[in-house]
Amino acid sequence: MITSKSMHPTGHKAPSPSSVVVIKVGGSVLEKLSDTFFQECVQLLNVGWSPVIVHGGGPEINRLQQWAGVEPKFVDGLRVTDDETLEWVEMVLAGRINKKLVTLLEQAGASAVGLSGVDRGMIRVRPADARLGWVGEVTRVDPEPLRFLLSMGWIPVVGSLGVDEKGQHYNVNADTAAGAVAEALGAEKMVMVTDVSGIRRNRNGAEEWLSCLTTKEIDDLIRSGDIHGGMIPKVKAAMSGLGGSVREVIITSGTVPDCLNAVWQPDGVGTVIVKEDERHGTLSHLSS
Ligand SMILES: Nc1ncnc2c1ncn2[C@@H]1O[C@H](COP(=O)(O)OP(=O)(O)O)[C@@H](O)[C@H]1O
Ligand SMILES: CC(=O)N[C@@H](CCC(=O)OP(=O)(O)O)C(=O)O
Repeated sequence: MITSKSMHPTGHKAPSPSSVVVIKVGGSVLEKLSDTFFQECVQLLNVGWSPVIVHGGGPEINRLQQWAGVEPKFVDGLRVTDDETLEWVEMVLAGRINKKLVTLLEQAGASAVGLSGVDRGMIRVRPADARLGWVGEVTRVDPEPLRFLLSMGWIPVVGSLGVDEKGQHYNVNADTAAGAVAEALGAEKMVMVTDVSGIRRNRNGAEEWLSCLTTKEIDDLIRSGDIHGGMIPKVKAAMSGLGGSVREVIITSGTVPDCLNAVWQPDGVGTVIVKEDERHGTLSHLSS
């Protein structure tokens, strides 16, 4: 349920107006977001957070490539991006999906501005790996364009493209871009909105959803193979954020109403990842 500022239910410390929360919206969930998702973004603004949306669009890029008769190729989860693929990537990340999210936020009552990492040279990159073509590794994020938009009370919507010193555009993994944006803005929280309700592990053949993890526990879950595929760039971005200003990273499903309440309510839905020294005890879980 959406609640107003005056109904702030938890007695939880309201954030200062400058508390930034970076919300990464995965391509996996874009078509399935709950009806209240964009109102929840506006609600965050109303209770004193500065939300910044960073989005992906992997499945949509796959669709375009397949429509053009090209089978998408990945190395370590990153899309091999030749000249033609970069065109599809830009169409999706700086075009269709970016503008769709802006419109949905506007319809929910926000002032939203879409941009990509190319705009004002915001996300600087270098080539990530010769095998990947035009895939960028982030070297620097200029937070000024985002700070300006936030100072106006507008919600920035960032497509995960990057640019190098020569003006060449690159495809950047959206989880990585979100982590880099969070770091540059000194964000307090990150939310990775995806198509699963957090991180799960297999325990004696049974699936267990984990409600709170530390960075050390994440390492163990990667080593055991419980965390794999698309979850790996998410937890890596989480860990790099937690190495800086970020206090908490929430991994949650965008299909569930009120998923963003986890930002300001202690018992929200999803997995919360915190620094090693922020929680004692063993793995906790929602159900087993
Ligand atoms: N331990 C895990 N817990 C939950 N999901 C996991 C885990 N390991 C891998 N995954 C996978 O990660 C996927 C989310 O990553 P991805 O498909 O890249 O989503 P997005 O487009 O939101 O970035 C889930 O749908 C799930 O299949
Ligand atoms: C280099 C690389 O792999 N870039 C990603 C960018 C989009 C993305 O990350 O989208 P999701 O959030 O839906 O995964 C890609 O081309 O799919």
